[in-house]
Amino acid sequence: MVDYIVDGNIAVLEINNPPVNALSIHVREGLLTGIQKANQDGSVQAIVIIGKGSTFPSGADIREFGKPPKEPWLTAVGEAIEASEKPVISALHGTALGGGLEVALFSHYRIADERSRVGFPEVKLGLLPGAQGTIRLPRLTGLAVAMRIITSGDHINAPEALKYGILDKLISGNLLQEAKTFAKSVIGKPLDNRRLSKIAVRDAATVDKHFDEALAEVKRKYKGMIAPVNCLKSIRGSAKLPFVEAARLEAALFRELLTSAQSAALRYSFFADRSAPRWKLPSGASIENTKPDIIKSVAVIGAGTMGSAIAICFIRVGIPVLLVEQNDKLLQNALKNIGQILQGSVKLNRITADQRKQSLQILRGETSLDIVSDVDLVVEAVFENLKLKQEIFARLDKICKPSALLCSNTSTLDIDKIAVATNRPGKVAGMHFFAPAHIMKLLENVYGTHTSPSTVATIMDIGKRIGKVSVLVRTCDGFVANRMNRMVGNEAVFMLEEGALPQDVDRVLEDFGMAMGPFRVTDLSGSDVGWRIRQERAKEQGIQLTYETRFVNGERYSSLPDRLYELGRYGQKTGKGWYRYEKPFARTAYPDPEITDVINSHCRSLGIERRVIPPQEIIERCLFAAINEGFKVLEEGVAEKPENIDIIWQYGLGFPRYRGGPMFYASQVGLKTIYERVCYYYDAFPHSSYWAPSDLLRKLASHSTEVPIDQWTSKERSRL
Ligand SMILES: CC/C=C\C=C\CC(=O)SCCNC(=O)CCNC(=O)[C@H](O)C(C)(C)COP(=O)(O)OP(=O)(O)OC[C@H]1O[C@@H](n2cnc3c(N)ncnc32)[C@H](O)[C@@H]1OP(=O)(O)O
Repeated sequence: MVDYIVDGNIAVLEINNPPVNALSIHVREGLLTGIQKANQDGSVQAIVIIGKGSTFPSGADIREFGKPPKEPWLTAVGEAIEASEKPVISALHGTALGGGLEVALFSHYRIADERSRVGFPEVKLGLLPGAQGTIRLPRLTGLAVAMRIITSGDHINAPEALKYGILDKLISGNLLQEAKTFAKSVIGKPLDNRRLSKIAVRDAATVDKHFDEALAEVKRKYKGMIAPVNCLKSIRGSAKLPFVEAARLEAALFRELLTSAQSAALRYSFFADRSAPRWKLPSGASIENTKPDIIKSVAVIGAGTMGSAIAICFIRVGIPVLLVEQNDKLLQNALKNIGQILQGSVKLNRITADQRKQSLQILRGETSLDIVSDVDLVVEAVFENLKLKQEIFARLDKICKPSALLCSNTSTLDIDKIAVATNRPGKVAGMHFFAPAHIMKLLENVYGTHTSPSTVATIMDIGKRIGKVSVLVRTCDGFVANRMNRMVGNEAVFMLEEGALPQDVDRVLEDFGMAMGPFRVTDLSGSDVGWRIRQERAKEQGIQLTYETRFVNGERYSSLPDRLYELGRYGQKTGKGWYRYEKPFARTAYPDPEITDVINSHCRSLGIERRVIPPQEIIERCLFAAINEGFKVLEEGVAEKPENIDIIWQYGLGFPRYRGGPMFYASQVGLKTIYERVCYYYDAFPHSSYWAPSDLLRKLASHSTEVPIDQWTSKERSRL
């Protein structure tokens, strides 16, 4: 894994561990023996460390964390590099990250390809750079820059790294040749002033000020996360303590993080990010064996907030869009809004003025559906009504060329019921964007019974092209996101009837780490949408909903949200919802005594006795209900694997990444506990049938030892 090549008086240690040259055990062994051999070899006068293939090591091997550690540790390898009697030059290309950058910081010199990037992304894995990165980097860059680089985890490009003193020289030609030439030029020069352990942190006297400022910043930016705080404590140690003691402190802070639940969740999330977009259908078709169609043009039907934002997703990556809205006034408004949103992106330096102009040049607004006859892909984004969507799909089927894909941005409706309106069910699928669609990263792609593998391949591919995290799910009511999230909403409202207030529920879930509690989310999106859907469903079933309605088809129902609607409290847009706002569209939510009165009078009129609801019950009722549904989603094959569910929650529903997602969180709580509590609540609330425990959950919980999350589906689903 590390090739030892001698060229004249230079020994080259070439790391060969594709794809990213991670510093796995055999790489560490190879580096250590390579350094020892070169120091013993009388003909060698300098040593070059370089990566084979696309990159210098991009870090420790993340898969080794959580397993029993194997010697030599990276720190021991690094100390041997620094102690080398012969100069060691690290020659960087690609992405020299984490442990890779630490290897470079143990070396006496660092040169780099001018296109390379360096960084310490450990914080994103809930860790800190534990091979002396936190105490070596400040010696080169000063404290403020080191704190920023280490707590953000951001990659730094080579010219910037040169400016900060991390690199000694940039190379534009052949890296290996240049490294050898550089190595020859430093033979015989003193090494002690190149050993970072011998150099002081130059602005050590200002450490407390930097620490306080950076701590306030990370507490605000990374609320609830422990890794950025430990990073800062360790950097502070680098300035306050002798080198050896600072290294000891760093090791202790690293160990604390390595064994933390947060790091386990973040490491799981790293691999879940990469596994979730890899799709596979029950038929065996998969990303490996199915080619996507090339999409060159798109039509978006419906120029409301959602349709406009979806159009932006395509035009900003250069895919022309026809935006169709039957009402010209609405269409002109939408085009104006899109221009303004893109202008906002220019102001935020996300795109250039030129890119805005180019995007708008490939957007065309139209009021007639007939115009879409030649596009490759249609995304329908009209009101969530099955009949309306069926009508539009029937028309599209007649208008569009036979090869065109017809997709719906439905958030809940069964794709099969939409596909039957066409003569091309194989080319019909769901593309569920999350609001605001031009910002939210998630795309929940939905396949129906007849959706063809190439349609799936195409929507997954186009999702990637427009920069979304695409996850494939099978059609069902609500798919994964809304199906599971419905339980959170239901339980949250039921708890209001039983004794909680909106701010109590939101605070507990936000302290847990959710981006927003369910009532703040409803206020943001508008409660009128939910009201209309409830009314329509009731009408379809011939049911009359009143304030007294407590059960619908034997299921518990709360009319509290309907009361809010009748009061005109639609949320932020009316300046009043579950909270009050200073004015319509204001963002800051204030608890509202009027809401407390509404809830109390609702309970009195229905004879419901209120009680104190403890925080743990709020967590369990909202999250365990969703988790139980998640297991049903898995056992039905709606989601292929738990990672898909967790990625949907992280990118679409604001679940804290440092808790992994609801399914990973369940694995940390323990499936026996989850199962027992689900049974308890099913007993307590028999009229909320979603509490009926999932078979998959029951079977997994019955094992004498916890079944690891990566075996949940393989081990049990086939036996159900
Ligand atoms: C005492 C303690 C001492 C030292 C402690 C050190 C701490 C660390 O070093 S922690 C690791 C820090 N490094 C990282 O976090 C980098 C993680 N990787 C990335 O950010 C990216 O992979 C990338 C290097 C920027 C490359 O991106 P890209 O080209 O888009 O490829 P990917 O699809 O992301 O990755 C390809 C393939 O490699 C796997 N992989 C990447 N990095 C690692 C790693 N560090 N360890 C193990 N595996 C890694 C990744 O999962 C992909 O594998 P697949 O099987 O294809 O999914």
